[in-house]
Amino acid sequence: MRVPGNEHLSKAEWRARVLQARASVSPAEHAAEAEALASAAVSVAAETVCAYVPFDTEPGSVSLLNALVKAGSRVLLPVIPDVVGPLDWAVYTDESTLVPGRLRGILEPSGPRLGVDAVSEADVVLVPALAVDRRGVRLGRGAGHYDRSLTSGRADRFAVVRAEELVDSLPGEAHDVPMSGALTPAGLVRLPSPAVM
Ligand SMILES: Nc1nc2c(c(=O)[nH]1)N(C=O)[C@@H](CNc1ccc(C(=O)N[C@@H](CCC(=O)O)C(=O)O)cc1)CN2
Ligand SMILES: Nc1ncnc2c1ncn2[C@@H]1O[C@H](COP(=O)(O)OP(=O)(O)OP(=O)(O)O)[C@@H](O)[C@H]1O
Repeated sequence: MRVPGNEHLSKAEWRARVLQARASVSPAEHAAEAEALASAAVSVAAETVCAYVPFDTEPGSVSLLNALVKAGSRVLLPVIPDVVGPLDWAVYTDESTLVPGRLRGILEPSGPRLGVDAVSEADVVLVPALAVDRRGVRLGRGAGHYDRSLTSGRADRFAVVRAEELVDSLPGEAHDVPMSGALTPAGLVRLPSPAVM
């Protein structure tokens, strides 16, 4: 990810590169990183934490959610809305209550929907990302779900990435909500990003 010239890649090119690199991570390496992320997550445990269930090649696993619950956090997970707009939220209790959602079968809690404003109750939001740069610019999958959901709030926003996905510079846009840190298998890296207004 530090190849000279990377800084000129478009968002689409970055996405393709990261997804390709993730596809070559072995199951053993993925499992080791997921356990390391679960340990690192304890350091960000807070009263209410918004997290998500990793799918496909995303780093992490439900171990991370279980570690947060064990540490005493109230954990909220996103529920993908039927119409384009901010994410809905529901409480995570344990794996047995997760059901496949409408997008790529990403697991979601089957319990009551709390509404789009529930994210404002969070002290910490763990945000899925393909990469994040040292200024806090995050690269997502391009649906804008999180940028629409994090427009206000006092929460710390931590992008969850593999260590090599914390990069020097990503292409940013005005609507990109800055991350306050990167949660990696090596631990939490705080980033000097401005607060969301
Ligand atoms: N685990 C997880 N949960 C999440 C997200 C996420 O990125 N990861 N989201 C983050 O917003 C929201 C769901 N948004 C998503 C948006 C796109 C794709 C997706 O798989 N997109 C395809 C490309 C689709 C296309 O070609 O247009 C892909 O990336 O392969 C998945 C989830 C809420 N929950
Ligand atoms: N606050 C917002 N209000 C309305 N549209 C938005 C907002 N934020 C992003 N979008 C739109 O969402 C689309 C995807 O944005 P972007 O490429 O930044 O997604 P992303 O951050 O990579 O994806 P995601 O947040 O789903 O992981 C863009 O077309 C953008 O215009």
